[in-house]
Amino acid sequence: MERKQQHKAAMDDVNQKGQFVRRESQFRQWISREKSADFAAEPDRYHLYVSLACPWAHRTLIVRKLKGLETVIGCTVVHYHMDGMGWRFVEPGENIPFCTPDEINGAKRLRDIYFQVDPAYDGRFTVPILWDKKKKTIVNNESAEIIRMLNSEFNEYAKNPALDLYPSELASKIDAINSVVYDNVNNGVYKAGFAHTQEAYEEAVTSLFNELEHLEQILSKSRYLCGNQVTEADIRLFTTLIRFDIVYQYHFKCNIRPLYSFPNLHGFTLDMYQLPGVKDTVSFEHIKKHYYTSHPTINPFGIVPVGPELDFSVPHHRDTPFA
Ligand SMILES: N[C@@H](CCC(=O)N[C@@H](CS)C(=O)NCC(=O)O)C(=O)O
Repeated sequence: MERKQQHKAAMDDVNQKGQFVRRESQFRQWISREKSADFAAEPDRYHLYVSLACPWAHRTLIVRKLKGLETVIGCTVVHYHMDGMGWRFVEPGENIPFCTPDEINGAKRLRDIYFQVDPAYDGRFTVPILWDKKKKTIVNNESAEIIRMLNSEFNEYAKNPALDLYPSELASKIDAINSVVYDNVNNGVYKAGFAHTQEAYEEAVTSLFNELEHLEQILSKSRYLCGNQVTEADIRLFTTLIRFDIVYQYHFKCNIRPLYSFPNLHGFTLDMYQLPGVKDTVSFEHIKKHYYTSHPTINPFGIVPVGPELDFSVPHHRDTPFA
């Protein structure tokens, strides 16, 4: 039965200073490679619910792709438009690229899946969701944790088990960079875009661009954030950067400088986009249509800009200087 009360979206979570404060994800269980674990890693047992627009869900799609887990973990993509009731699935016959009806739970909306697991659920109805088809429950809805599980617990079934995106010798370095990138960049663009006061906006946009300057320096010395190998820190930065000039610069007013004016950050974005398989996880159509049509308080007429024309397949030139 569909609940009719109006959906409160994450963008409504602001404090008294008008600052956007993101809520903690509520489902935090872990899949383990141990056969006896409650949530044991098995092929065709787990399923991802994602939006191709969402930078957090995008992390999970990239790790699934790079590890070669597409046939091991299924995936359903929601409609790009988040309306007053949140995310929804397409109807049978509704033709939106990459989207399918929910064949796992037969839900019409993402919120139905949350209520199916917990009728008293009072959190946000967010993507990504990592679903267990065996226990019929949500394992985890926090992308930072989902990508750790996909990286390490499914190696028995992965096509690329040797790829380690969180190697132990780099763990503390990755954690440190993730923390500043999360606060100032990943969540920073939302803090700028969802601010309700001038002060809150300016504070967020200033921290964002200060951090971009810092990352630009790091990427002038190494190909990736933690050296010359790709780690989860790069994936977490990339999903914000690939949306930057297309959406955040306009829609969230992150416009002190365009991202393409930072040579190393821009080159890094091209480099990541061109890693085998990554561009298949990027849908500019979903990204643009989602943001520009889903926040009527920011863009009341839902007009989607035609530009900018940016080509992410041009040579990145980042392999030679750091070889
Ligand atoms: N901390 C979560 C955040 C996920 C999140 O905020 N997803 C957004 C889409 S970009 C969402 O589904 N929002 C639904 C809403 O605002 O109601 C994660 O990283 O997985």
